[in-house]
Amino acid sequence: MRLIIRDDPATVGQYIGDYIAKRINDFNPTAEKPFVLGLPTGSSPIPTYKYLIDLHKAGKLSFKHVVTFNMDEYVGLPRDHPESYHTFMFREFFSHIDIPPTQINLLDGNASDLIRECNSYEEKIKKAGGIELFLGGIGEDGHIAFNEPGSSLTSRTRIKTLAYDTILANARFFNNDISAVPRMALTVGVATVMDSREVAVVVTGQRKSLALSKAIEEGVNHLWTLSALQLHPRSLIVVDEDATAELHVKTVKYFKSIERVQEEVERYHAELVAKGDPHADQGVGSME
Ligand SMILES: N[C@@H]1[C@@H](O)[C@H](O)[C@@H](COP(=O)(O)O)O[C@@H]1O
Repeated sequence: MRLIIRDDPATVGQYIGDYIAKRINDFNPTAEKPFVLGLPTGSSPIPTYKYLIDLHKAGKLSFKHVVTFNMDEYVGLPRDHPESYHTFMFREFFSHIDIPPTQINLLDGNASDLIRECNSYEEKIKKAGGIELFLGGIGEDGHIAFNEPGSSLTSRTRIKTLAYDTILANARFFNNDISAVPRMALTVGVATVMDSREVAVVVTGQRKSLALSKAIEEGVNHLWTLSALQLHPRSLIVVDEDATAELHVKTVKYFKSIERVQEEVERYHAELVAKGDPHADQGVGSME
């Protein structure tokens, strides 16, 4: 697992935006071999979306051959409701980039058969070749997507009852009217996220600091579903300084130091490549 610490939400968005752009551009997607990207909602990924939109507008990134799968959606909220995740995604991201609408996948929280909707979402992901990179956020209770505490770490896309804490936290999007917040959602499971070839998670703000410490400093535990990432071979968590409030000083120093050493290794490797040194072929280490 890599933990990257940046000063504030804007620089976190910039880091993840550059990272996603590089992954997509290196993948060199085509119509036959699209890049499959998993996406979240919430306020935390907004700076990343803004930055990706800027890269797109600057001609540095195209989504023409990107297929997306969103993590979750409320049950029963009309699709055109301002707080539906469908509306959110078009407002904050999709309407500003060149992704063909047919390549966008979102769970339908108003489907007549919700279980079928969930099962066919899993199928669609499989048919698309699996998710290359799943971007996620977390709730204050450490949930990834809507995998609330106690969710099975082997869970798949399903209907999920929301934790009361999440309903309270999300009331801010519904004029603080707790009764207006849907009680259920459709969500990809922990195992759906774990199946993706890479997972990147954005965690910003002091509100998330306890969840972050539980997920990375303690063991894998269904009460903090983000902790499942400890078992993923390629995971990246990008946080701001505020989100580190509950971490041990030693943890923060460790992850900052390994990033510095990695940069040194990469600089050295780039010099070898520039000199045509045969040892350059051995590649560089990784921070996982
Ligand atoms: N289901 C979503 C999560 O996927 C998201 O990570 C979380 C965090 O939201 P925010 O970033 O606004 O704190 O909100 C909701 O609960």
